Amino acid sequence: MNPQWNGRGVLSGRGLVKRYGEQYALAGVDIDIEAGEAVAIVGPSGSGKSSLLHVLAGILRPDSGEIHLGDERIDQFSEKRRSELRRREFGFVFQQGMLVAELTAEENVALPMLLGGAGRKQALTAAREWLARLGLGGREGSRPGELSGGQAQRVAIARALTHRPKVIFADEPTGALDSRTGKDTMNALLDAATEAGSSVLIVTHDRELAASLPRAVTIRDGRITTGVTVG
Ligand SMILES: Nc1ncnc2c1ncn2[C@@H]1O[C@H](COP(=O)(O)OP(=O)(O)OP(=O)(O)O)[C@@H](O)[C@H]1O
Repeated sequence: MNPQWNGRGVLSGRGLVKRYGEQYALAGVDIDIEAGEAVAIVGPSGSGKSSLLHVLAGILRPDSGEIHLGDERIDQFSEKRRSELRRREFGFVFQQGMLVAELTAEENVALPMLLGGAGRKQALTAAREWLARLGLGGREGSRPGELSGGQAQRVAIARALTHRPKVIFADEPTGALDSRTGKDTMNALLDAATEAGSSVLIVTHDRELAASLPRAVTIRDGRITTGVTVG
């Protein structure tokens, strides 16, 4: 085992391989995400960015390699345990907020806490606090269809953060927004993650956005080619 393994990162992957038939989506990736750190994953289309995010988040199981969350090796968890882990320890933000259209903003944000067993009052109070932090005080009762794209994405960010996850996984979180709204939304995500003490892993095509983060990792043909500190 790698001597640097223990305590290296809050989330660590070693030798990660993911294949689709003959196609290697990940061809042996090592990565460490430190506690509270924000990391961009960049690279051309089809290079393996989403596969890496999905494997690290326990959505996809790697064909080989290891994933550790703190002291726990999570890649060998059963489907049920991985699903619990995702709900308890991780938060997710996708390109489209994937909010529940029939629920209000605060109900959407409270949902993961309710599913995790929190009481309704506690969950709604936390939801309102996070919405206010994200500049959406007063919009608690709005349904997703009544919000702008940027506002809806802030609701999705609040939803990902309410339970103060160890790691937020964001797949092209600003991809559907214009560049100004995208920048504001990204800053809101980073500020809120800092507030929650969460690490953030952001998959993006946007090089400018990646360069604004403390660390950007480039992936090509399923391999990490650079992991330089850019700021
Ligand atoms: N479900 C799947 N079935 C077959 N091949 C897949 C599947 N998912 C991904 N791949 C292949 O694995 C490789 C990596 O895909 P991945 O989606 O991880 O790349 P990406 O960098 O996120 O791409 P993009 O930026 O276009 O979203 C690609 O060659 C892709 O065609």
